[in-house]
Parts: sequence; structure tokens; C-alpha cells
Amino acid sequence: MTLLEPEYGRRSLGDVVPAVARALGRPLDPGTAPDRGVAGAPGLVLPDAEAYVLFLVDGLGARQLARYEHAAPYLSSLRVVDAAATAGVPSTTATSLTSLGTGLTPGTHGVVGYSSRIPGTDRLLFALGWDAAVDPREWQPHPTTFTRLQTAGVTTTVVNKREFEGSGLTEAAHRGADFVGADKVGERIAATQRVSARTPSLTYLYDGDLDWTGHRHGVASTAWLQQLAMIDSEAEQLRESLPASVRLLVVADHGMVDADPAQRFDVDALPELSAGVSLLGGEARFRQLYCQRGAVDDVVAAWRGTLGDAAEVLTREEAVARGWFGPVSSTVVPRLGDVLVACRDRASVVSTVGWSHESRLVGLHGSLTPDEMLIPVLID
Ligand SMILES: O=P(O)(O)O[C@H]1O[C@H](CO)[C@@H](O)[C@H]1O
Repeated sequence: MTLLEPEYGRRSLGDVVPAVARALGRPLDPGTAPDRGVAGAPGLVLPDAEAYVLFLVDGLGARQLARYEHAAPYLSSLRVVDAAATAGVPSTTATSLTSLGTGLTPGTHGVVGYSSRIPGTDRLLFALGWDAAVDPREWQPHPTTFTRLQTAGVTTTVVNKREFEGSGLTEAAHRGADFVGADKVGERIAATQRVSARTPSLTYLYDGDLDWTGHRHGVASTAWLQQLAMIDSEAEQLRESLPASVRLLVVADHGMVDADPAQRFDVDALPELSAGVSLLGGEARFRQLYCQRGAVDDVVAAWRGTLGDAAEVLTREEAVARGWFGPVSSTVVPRLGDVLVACRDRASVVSTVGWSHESRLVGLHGSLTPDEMLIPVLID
């Protein structure tokens, strides 16, 4: 299956808030962040409005929405802004939420996966849970788009579960916005209705239940389809709670594929995949391999030999040259694997001993296939 290149600077998740800023009449200064389009490309163009509500549905790929539109009649009726946009690389929540919040590429904001090495250590930073020893403002030092909008006079609010307030990822990705804690859908809609009445404003809200359900039961499982219908109702109810002058924009952070047991590679059962690897990172669909000194070529050869067509195996330099992460800052380079393993089709690389929880998941994401990379950008 073809791997898609991310559409950084044109139609990627990092281009969404800059497009909202333009529509609010408060364009972000293109000199301080890469929110300008690639030469000649229009980028995302949104209708002018005094207030935007940005609803991010975790795990709702554009392809899944198109395939199962019967379960989501409201979302399927919405106008698609331009063509489908892409997540960044890897196509995973921590990376995508940081791209959304900063307007930057993963290679610049530095949250480069579900897990990535903490430079100078043999430890991984699991970005969703974070790590008390890592300062999120040092790990992601750039001002967020939310901070920049607040500075420009736009009331910017994150409406999210209370447990996320002040978390490492919230600080790295979304600092600068006002935070309103709201655990239940009703609370979230009520809070959004209240804060989006201010103008100009951007109100961001998030729902992670579809992703959770897909991970455990699989895309198109009965549970996933039921959850999609719930999300569809939530989005419609949200729209109905807002006046017409407030625009609703619906996006996602990545799609998902169901792992095929026949295309599953277990590093704990295949010793040739451990030779020369000092630390296994990333996630099942996008492994990041941190290698022993001088071992990169041997690791690449062993992984290519074992995985064959199931994955694209590149050195860090090859992946960076392909533009997978956008421009890469020198501080971010050592967080990236020496070798990157991007799964094709429905393959996965698991560690049944070291990563037992992940190896039991049905739905996965992180790689560059269209089912994972293409995200909807819908306007109402
Ligand atoms: O970004 P989310 O949906 O949390 O996904 C992550 O969750 C899985 C492990 O729980 C990993 O494979 C990674 O892709």
C-alpha cells in the first residue's frame, strides 16, 4: 500500500489553527511560525467569522468516515474544506495534538511520537502520560498558536477532561489557552456554548472515545460503529447549541487500521530484530529503533530482510530527507529513532513481553498509509 507524504504547510493538521486565525481576521505572523503555504499552494481557506469552535475527534480518519457514512449522517453531510488534509508523521495523537496547537511540524515542535527517546538517556518519553523529569516547556519551547492568538486579542479556550489540565502534553501542545475542565459531553457542550459567545474567539474541544473503542474492538466493529453514531450526535448537538454566527470546524488527529494477525512481527519472538537495537520506541505501526554505535546498517538490513514488503525501513537521515517530519531542529534529531519502521497494509511490530498492552490492541495507527494519514476538515 502506498505511503502518503504529509502535506505540511498546505493541508496538514498544523495548518488548521493558522487558517482559523485568518478567518477570525487575526492572521498569525508568518515570520515566527511556518503557517505560510508552500509557494503557489492555497492552503486551507475558511469562511470569515467572529468565533470558531474546533472539535477534534480522536481517531476519525477521512477514509473511515467515508466508508461508514451511514453511521454518521450529520458529519457526512458537512462541507469538506478543500481536499482531505493529512496528519503529520507519525500519525498519532501526541504528535498531532502538538501540531494542531503549535502550527509547527513534528521535527520542529519535537513531540515525535507516542514514545520517543529522551536524549542522553536510555528511557522513552511516553508523551500522553509524560514524565516528571521532563519539562514540557523545554521539550516544546515554541509559543503555541493558542498563546499567539490570545496575545492578538482572541479569547482562546481548551475544553477538555479535568485530568488533562496542566498535564505535560497540555503544557507542551496547548499552553496559553484558558482551560475549562469538562468530563461529560453535556458539560463540554455547555462550556463551549458559554465561552464561544465571546468574540473574537477560538474554542477547542476534544473527544477520545472513538479512538479508545477502535483500539480495543477494531474499526467497523459494532462497538466502533455505535461510538461513531454517538460522536455524530455529539457534533450535531454541539452545532445546534451554537448560534449561526459561530462556525464549527471538525477535524481528527489520525485514522486507524485493524492489525492483521498474519502480518504481525513480535520482536520478542524474532531475535534477529533485537540485534544492534538498544531501545525499542515509537509505536506498533511506526517503530523507532535506537541503535548501538555502528549498528545502523546491520539493523536496517535485518529489519528489511525480515519485514520485506510489510514495512518501509529507513534510516533517520533518509526519513528526514523525505520530509516525513518537516524541518528537524538539532535538539529534536536525537529523539528520532536511528531507524524508522513505517508499516504498510495492516502490518504491525509488537513486543508481547515489553509492550504487552499494545500487542493486544486491534486498531492501530502511526504509519503513513491513507487510512491513517487522511483526516477530515469539515465546516458547518
Ligand atoms: O495516539 P493513541 O491513540 O493513544 O495511540 C497510541 O496507543 C497505542 C498504545 O496504547 C500506541 O500504539 C499508540 O499508537
